[in-house]
Amino acid sequence: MDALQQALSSRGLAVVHVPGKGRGLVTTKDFSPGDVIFYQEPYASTPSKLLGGSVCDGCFASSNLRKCSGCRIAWYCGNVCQRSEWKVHQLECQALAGLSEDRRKMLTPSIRLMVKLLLRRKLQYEQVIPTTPTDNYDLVNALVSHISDIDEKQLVLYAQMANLVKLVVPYVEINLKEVAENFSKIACNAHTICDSELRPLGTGLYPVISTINHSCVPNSVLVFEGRVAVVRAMEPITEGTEVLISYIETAATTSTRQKDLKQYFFSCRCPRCTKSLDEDLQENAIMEGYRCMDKKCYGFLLRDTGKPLIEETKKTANEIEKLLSKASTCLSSGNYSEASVLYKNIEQIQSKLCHLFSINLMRTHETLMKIFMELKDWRSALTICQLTITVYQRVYPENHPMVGLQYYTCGKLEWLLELTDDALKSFTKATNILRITHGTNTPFMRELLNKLDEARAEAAYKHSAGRSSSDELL
Ligand SMILES: C[S@@+](CC[C@H](N)C(=O)[O-])C[C@H]1O[C@@H](n2cnc3c(N)ncnc32)[C@H](O)[C@@H]1O
Repeated sequence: MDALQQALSSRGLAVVHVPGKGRGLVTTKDFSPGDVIFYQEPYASTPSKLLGGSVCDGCFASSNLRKCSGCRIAWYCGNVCQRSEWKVHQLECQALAGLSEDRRKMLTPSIRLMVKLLLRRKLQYEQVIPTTPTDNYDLVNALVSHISDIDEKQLVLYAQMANLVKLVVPYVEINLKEVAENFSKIACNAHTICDSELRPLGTGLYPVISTINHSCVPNSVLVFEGRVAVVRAMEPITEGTEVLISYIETAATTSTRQKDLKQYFFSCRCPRCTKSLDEDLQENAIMEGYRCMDKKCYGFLLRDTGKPLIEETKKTANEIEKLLSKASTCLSSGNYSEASVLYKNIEQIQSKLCHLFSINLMRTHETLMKIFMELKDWRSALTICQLTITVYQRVYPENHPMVGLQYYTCGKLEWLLELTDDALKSFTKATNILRITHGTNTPFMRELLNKLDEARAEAAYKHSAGRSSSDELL
């Protein structure tokens, strides 16, 4: 741990004990918005789709993938990644290739993650793979497991999973109890690896980043560049402050957030979770409340005041539930035309029932926007995108990546519709947020910056062309 503290101190960080939270990461220098606080390769990682070959095992890129001819489970984007993964994969490959069809079917991403973790530990112990102060199994050992908080059913499941791991790699020395506990560690420490647009790709265990605690009003954000986890400051962070990220979707009421945090075995005491009852009711009303049925009134109906909802509201809510299940079946089967009709219907009914800032209505709008984009109906997609931005600005903090990404989508739609000035404004707003959360040096950000330059040049050209034609008129 001394070696870790030394490595962290050169980055202006320290792991400390935080009362009520266990360990936490604190700053020993100031950080500005957009500064990288820490970045780390995973100790072990796995794509979430095992058989489809969705991403490269090495860098999580999704193009030019080729299947490993030995195990036919791992995929690589080229020789560089295949070689960099080879020491661990060589052992994994032999194990996977020898599995019967039935056992292969039981191979889940969690099992594969554990197999890779144990193989890496073995190779580090044998000094085939080097260790560093921020990359060694002692850091995995130090992670919280909450094993004593887990119910019997979950414990049995972890024990069964540990047995399966033993069957996959029988030649690795395995303590079944330790492996079961490791599954519990993964549950409360591993992170979902996402692409730049926050779409999930897989899971990774990042033992140093796992010292960062949660807040529903975080000062930092975790994003991924390939499979490298990068924590950036979202706001000015002064020396001696705890670095905090959010483990969950924060566009939710306090009770929903607390439910989502249950898997981590703590009750959040952040400023949002400890608001006064009045303030909390107000937030709930905005996010989940129904609108007043009097069309002239812009007030809310609270869902959780205990008063029975009036009959009409209940009936409408039931109607929405039924339509939603039909619509999502349509959507998952790729029938976008029919899904668009159903979701438009849902949107109309929800608009009568829910307040403009309701999360449920926002989710319907998000789905509808994606459907319109699939149908290449750019105009309708733009209208919906603009609606969601208004809500995002209320439910997310100022520099949240979701807000930046939505501005980016808005800009792309405006550009397609040749609304150059609007596109320029949207790309500028997207850049102002995403350069803080995503940095500027990734292919994703370079593409956005290129689009911004293009929109700027086109807008300048259009304005100068407009000016010269009006000069000619004079
Ligand atoms: C990823 S770990 C974070 C580091 C952890 N505190 C440690 O000691 O290693 C997640 C665990 O930290 C604790 N934790 C995280 N955020 C917390 C918070 N806001 N309040 C209390 N405990 C928290 C919970 O025990 C949770 O399961």
